[in-house]
Amino acid sequence: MESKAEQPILQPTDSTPKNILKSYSETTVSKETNREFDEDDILLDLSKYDFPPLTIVNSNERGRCVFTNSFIKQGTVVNISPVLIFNKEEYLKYGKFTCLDSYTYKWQNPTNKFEKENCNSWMALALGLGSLFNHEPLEKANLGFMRNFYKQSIIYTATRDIEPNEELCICYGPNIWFENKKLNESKIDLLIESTNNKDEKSNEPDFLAFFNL
Ligand SMILES: C[S@@+](CC[C@H](N)C(=O)[O-])C[C@H]1O[C@@H](n2cnc3c(N)ncnc32)[C@H](O)[C@@H]1O
Repeated sequence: MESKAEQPILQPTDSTPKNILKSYSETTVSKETNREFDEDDILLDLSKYDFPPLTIVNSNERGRCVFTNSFIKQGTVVNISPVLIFNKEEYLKYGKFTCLDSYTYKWQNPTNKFEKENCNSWMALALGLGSLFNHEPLEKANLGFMRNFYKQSIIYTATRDIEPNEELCICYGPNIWFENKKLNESKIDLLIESTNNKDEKSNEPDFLAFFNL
């Protein structure tokens, strides 16, 4: 049994700089609300972040896209999305056959006190902008992301300096391409790494997101 697991699980394919991750895990009590919380119960204190202004644009080719209005320096935390977690049964029986399949991230149980509450965590939907970042291959994507299984959220950071009016994109994984929007409505599971779960999930390819035409 681990003692107090404050550090998120690092995944090799998540590309958020470690210094950002450190501050992410050091969630503190909000001074403004002046309420006392058990440190473990605080999932996310958004008042600690000064997110850059972003715009959502609709495009024919990619659907909604997220653009930055301003210059973003490498390493900046661009967004943090809390997630909605699906257990294995509800995802494989229901979620997988809905539009959620184009949006969900692989998820896993943390090994702290939340484990019981989120027993059988399987996939997660990023709430907010996290679900709207489009895909670019790793060398072109300008955002990295890091899942925090303890804090039930995903942090997105700039992996390079980003100019005003650039689209913000993450890499869903290798071997992904989009030929036209119609095809994209078919099954894609966002992301990425194989998890530590040793069951049929680990028999799937590491990168679920691909078009099986
Ligand atoms: C997580 S959503 C991203 C937000 C999406 N554009 C929307 O409007 O909901 C993933 C979907 O966005 C579209 N998409 C993402 N990256 C794309 C790309 N590089 N080219 C074309 N479509 C893309 C595909 O339809 C994909 O199924």
